[in-house]
Amino acid sequence: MASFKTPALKNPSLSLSSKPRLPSAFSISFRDNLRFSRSSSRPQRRFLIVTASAASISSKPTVLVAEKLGEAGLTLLKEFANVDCSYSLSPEELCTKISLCDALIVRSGTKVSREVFESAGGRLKVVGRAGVGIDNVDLAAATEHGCLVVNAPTANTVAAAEHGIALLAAMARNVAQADASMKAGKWQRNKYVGVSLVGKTLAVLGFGKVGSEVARRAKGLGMHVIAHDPYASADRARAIGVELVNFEEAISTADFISLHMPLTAATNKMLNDETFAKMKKGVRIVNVARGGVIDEEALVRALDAGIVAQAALDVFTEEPPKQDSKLVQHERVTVTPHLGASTIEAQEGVAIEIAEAVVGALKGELAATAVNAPMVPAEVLTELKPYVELAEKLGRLAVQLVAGITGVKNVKVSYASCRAPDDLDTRLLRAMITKGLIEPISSVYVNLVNADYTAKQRGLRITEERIVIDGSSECPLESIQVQIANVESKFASAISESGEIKVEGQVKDGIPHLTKVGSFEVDVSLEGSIILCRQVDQPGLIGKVGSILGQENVNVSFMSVGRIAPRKQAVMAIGVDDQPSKGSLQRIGEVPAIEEFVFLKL
Ligand SMILES: NC(=O)c1ccc[n+]([C@@H]2O[C@H](COP(=O)([O-])OP(=O)(O)OC[C@H]3O[C@@H](n4cnc5c(N)ncnc54)[C@H](O)[C@@H]3O)[C@@H](O)[C@H]2O)c1
Ligand SMILES: O=C(O)[C@H](O)COP(=O)(O)O
Repeated sequence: MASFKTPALKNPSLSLSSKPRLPSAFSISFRDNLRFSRSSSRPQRRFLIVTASAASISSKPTVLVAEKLGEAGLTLLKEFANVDCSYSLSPEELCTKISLCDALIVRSGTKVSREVFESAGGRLKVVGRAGVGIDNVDLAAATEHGCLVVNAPTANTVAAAEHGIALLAAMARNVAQADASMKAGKWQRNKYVGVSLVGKTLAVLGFGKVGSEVARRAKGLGMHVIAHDPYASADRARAIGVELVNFEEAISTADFISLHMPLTAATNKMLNDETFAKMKKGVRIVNVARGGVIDEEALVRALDAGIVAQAALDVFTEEPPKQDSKLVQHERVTVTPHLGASTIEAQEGVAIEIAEAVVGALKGELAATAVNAPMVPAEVLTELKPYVELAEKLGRLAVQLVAGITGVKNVKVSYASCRAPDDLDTRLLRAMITKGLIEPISSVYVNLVNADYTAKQRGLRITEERIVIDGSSECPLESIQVQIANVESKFASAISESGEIKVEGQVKDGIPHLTKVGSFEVDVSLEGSIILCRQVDQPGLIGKVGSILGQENVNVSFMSVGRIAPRKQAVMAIGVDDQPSKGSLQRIGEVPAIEEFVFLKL
């Protein structure tokens, strides 16, 4: 294989989206910073993730903060965006405002419904939930609209756990009731005899971040702690000294139950008439998770029947609950108005955590706290960055090789890697291949959030194959191959022996290269655009094509010829910085030795 390369002369800022629209949170762009080092004339290339949508095109992006956020978070946001703090918006007002916003930040008090995403008109790129629970955000609608949802999953964990323990102790010792009684002028020492915590069994339902912190603290109070969580790690439980048990055992043996699971379809009304009936008579329940995990009417019945001795609740199905709520007014129920996360420290932490996540997402960085997109750890992201670019460009090339654009249905992606399949997370790569495949042939904007959804909608079936090869596992991938089955190609040489359009690429020195087209090996860096020619290999041809391009001042960045045998058929891949005119392309096609050619935009 013959190949020569010339350094690119320009310094273009390439957006991977060819569409004249604002890049979204996941529109990763790469900016070339060409520097010629003393030792080599080879351009040094640095990859940047280009700054945000609106920011890179017009002024700053706009972030709507719809609920009170800590000052430190607001300061961070203001450094990057126009910040509109509009608290207490009605649903209608939110829908009206949202079309002018690139990001929205809420706590648990704002419903981010499907109507909100529909009203956004495509501008809303990220919803930041300043807290953990995302049950107030319509995730399906967000995903369909390609809107990233990020949360702040860690900053309020301790606050919630401390509040859980506070409620547990306050309930056991009737603190709230005794306080109200004294303030009413009474001194009722016999009425408010409590129960002890030490030696009692506490069942933690939902052994995640908050649940395990509650467990740790309850152990410190001398309680016997068991936990139920179908997804919890046994190692973590063992480390804290907690026994993981099934749901039935947890609820039937506990003296105290503390709830710490998210509100989902599966956990909705998890505590109901049936489950209360299985509990130990006199059980005491703490809920700092979500009101909806308890059937509140059933809880009132269980309290009245004496099954549940007491409850301490921070969260309610409807917030705020109705003033005459039987549950809130119940004498043996202690209530707080969703205060779990409300400490000065937690609110400061949450505000910073969410502001960083939102700004990062607006900058086009992949968010570590994404709720509706694969979470790719930072170190994996850094490692995969050049492969992300390679993946999108291969998808973009492959689809442009298809003759007619409607038939693309079956795409196979093969990843050749020295790493074990479990050691290579390909979700990000698959999303970028999908982006590359779909964007050139549609008006749909694809990002990591909606890639799988969009592929499914369009009936595009992407299968993935891992090929484990020998070598050092230091580099995550040797090559990526994209094949499109059951289609014809406008460049017949792109069809492999097995009948599919096939393109393959590798990352070399951090730069994505096209290394195979059909059965032909080439080597051209994936920058600018590419001309593929099939010709009969002969002297002088490279010069002829080069001079046609040179006459038009089109800079050739890379050129490579892959051939079957000397002076037999060959495929020449030419990387060009600028798009040649139709006339130049026609003249290339008229060179007698050239049998077919295609111009492909990256
Ligand atoms: N009251 C507050 O102000 C406040 C503050 C923080 C968190 N929260 C709520 O507390 C809950 C837990 O938060 P977290 O940060 O610990 O979340 P987390 O994701 O770390 O933990 C949730 C755990 O629940 C488990 N779970 C899921 N389904 C379950 C089921 N059917 N049965 C048992 N366990 C199940 C999960 O496996 C996970 O381990 C959330 O609902 C969150 O919204 C409330
Ligand atoms: O899920 C959470 O993080 C808590 O419920 C806190 O909600 P808040 O931000 O509305 O206090």
